[in-house]
This record gives sequence, C-alpha cells and structure tokens, in this order.
Amino acid sequence: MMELKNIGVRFSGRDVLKDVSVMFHSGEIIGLVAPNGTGKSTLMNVIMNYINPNSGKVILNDELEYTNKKNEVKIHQLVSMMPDQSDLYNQISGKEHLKIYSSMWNSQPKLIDETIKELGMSSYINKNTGTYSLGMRQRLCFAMQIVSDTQVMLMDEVMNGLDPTHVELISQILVKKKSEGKTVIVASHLLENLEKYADRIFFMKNGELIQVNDISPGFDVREITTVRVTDVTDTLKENFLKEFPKTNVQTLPNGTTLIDVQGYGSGELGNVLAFLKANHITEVNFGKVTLGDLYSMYYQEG
Ligand SMILES: Nc1ncnc2c1ncn2[C@@H]1O[C@H](COP(=O)(O)OP(=O)(O)OP(=O)(O)O)[C@@H](O)[C@H]1O
Repeated sequence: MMELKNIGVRFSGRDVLKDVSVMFHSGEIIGLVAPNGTGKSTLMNVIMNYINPNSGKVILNDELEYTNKKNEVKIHQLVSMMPDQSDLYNQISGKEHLKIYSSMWNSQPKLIDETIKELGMSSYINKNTGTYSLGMRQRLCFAMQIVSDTQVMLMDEVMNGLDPTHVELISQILVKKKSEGKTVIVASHLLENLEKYADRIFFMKNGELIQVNDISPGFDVREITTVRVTDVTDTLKENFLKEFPKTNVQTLPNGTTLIDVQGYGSGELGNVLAFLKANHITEVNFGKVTLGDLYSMYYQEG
C-alpha cells in the first residue's frame, strides 16, 4: 500500500501539485490521465524521490518514508518506475538488460524466461537492443520492470508505439500483476484501453488528482447507462426534452450527446430510439458513459 499525503510541488511560483492526498492499495490498477504538462512526471518523480516536494510525503506500507538514504534504498526495492527507451544500452542484448534488472532487484531468476515467453520476445531477446524496432524496445522496457517484480510499479505511457496485439497482451499482463497483489499505476492517453483494465482512474488538472467517478455525478463511468448520439442540434434537443421531459440530456464539448436512460424499461427505451430514428439520427450507441466522454467533460468544457 502506498500513500501520498498532502503532496505539494511549486515551480516558479506555480502549483504543479496541490495538496495531493491519495491511497493506492495492493492488487489494484490505477489509471492516470494527464494531458501534457499537467504534472504527471512531477508526481511520478515525487513518488520515486527524484523530486523533493515542497510539502507532504510518500508513505509505503504505513511506515516507510523518504527520511534518509537507507529508507530510500528500501523503498526503491518496493517501488519501481518503468525504464525509458533512452535508458537502454544499444551494445548489449535484451536478455542482459533483464538479467541486470533481476539482479538489481534480487527477484526470482525464472521470471526472466517467463517474461520473455509471455511477451513473445524469444526471437530477438539475445540480439543487441541497437537492432530493435521501437515496439521491441518498448516491450523490453516493460519486461525489465516486470522482471524487477516490485510491489508498486509506475508505468508512464507503457503502450507507446505498440500495435493493437501488443497493447492487448500487455493489458492482460497488467491484470495478471494485479491478481498477484501488485499496485500498478499506469499513465496513459489510450483512454479506451485504460478503462478496460483500470480499477480506479484519476484525471490530473490544476495540480489536483480527481477520481473520475467524482467528476460528474449522474454520469458515473461504471454505472449509468446511456444512449450516445452525435449531430444533435439545439432544436432537436429541445424537441426531445418536450417529448421526454424527465430525461437527463447532456451535450459534451466533443459533440457527443448523452441521454441518460438508466432504469428505463424496453418500452421507454424503444420510444427514445424511435424518436431519434424519426429525426434521422443514425449514429446511436447504447452503453455506459465512456472515459473519452468524461475526458471531454472535464478538460474541454467552456
Ligand atoms: N524543474 C522544473 N522547473 C520548472 N518547471 C517545471 C520543472 N519540471 C516541470 N515543470 C513544469 O511543471 C509542469 C508539469 O510538468 P510535468 O513534466 O510534470 O508534466 P507532464 O504532465 O509529465 O507532461 P508531459 O505529458 O508533457 O510529459 C509543466 O508546466 C512544466 O513546465
């Protein structure tokens, strides 16, 4: 378990992190959504103690804090950040990289071969990483962190440059790590992918971390059932509300209109769909509010 307590970071008089307090538990995947420049790297750097916050602290397992070098070494055995592609040494093989990580974290050596197999890296793992494609390098960086086998894993843009097959594969491995009790914190811009596996998702804005379930009550990410439509004019919306006055309708900055049909029976739902069809609305999607919808609500509004 990792706690961030009242973390504040100020750069050039600007609050990049503002009194951030949050608890991350074992066996959960945290999704972190942060448009460029909102403080995601700063947050990760504070967690790793690469940046000293102006206020607040990071607490591991209720007791460990970055109060001295000895504790830092202990915490870094428990918390790791996925390496960046620029951290790779071109002149040695992928397997050498995995061995180095395994010995640095003193993890079980069998994890190396298991991870190579799981990620389908056997055909190139013994070649120098200088010969790797971007996707291969990315998979290696991910594999290095998996091999380190720490309790908390921070991953910044883990899916960068990966094709859909590998995005899926890595998503499955993240879920497996969660089932092993790891805390996995993934910062990603792939919203559709993130919402498939993340247990809790936070948006970063103005130095704050907001859990998406708190953003728009009534349009909760997991529970509310909606009809999603595009190309709804103001007049059509007015007519719709005359016909269905009790229905909650919300048009997002991205042009999608959400019609809340939670609790509607098939008759009522049929009436809504018939109305839309009669008004030539053919792009109709039935489901929950998506993370993309919430992103639009939160970051693009007025
Ligand atoms: N050492 C620093 N000194 C001054 N300002 C900084 C410093 N580090 C970051 N910042 C500023 O803090 C803000 C957040 O930076 P940060 O690198 O955390 O963003 P980010 O969310 O990781 O962005 P990106 O996704 O583009 O990497 C930015 O406005 C950046 O200019």
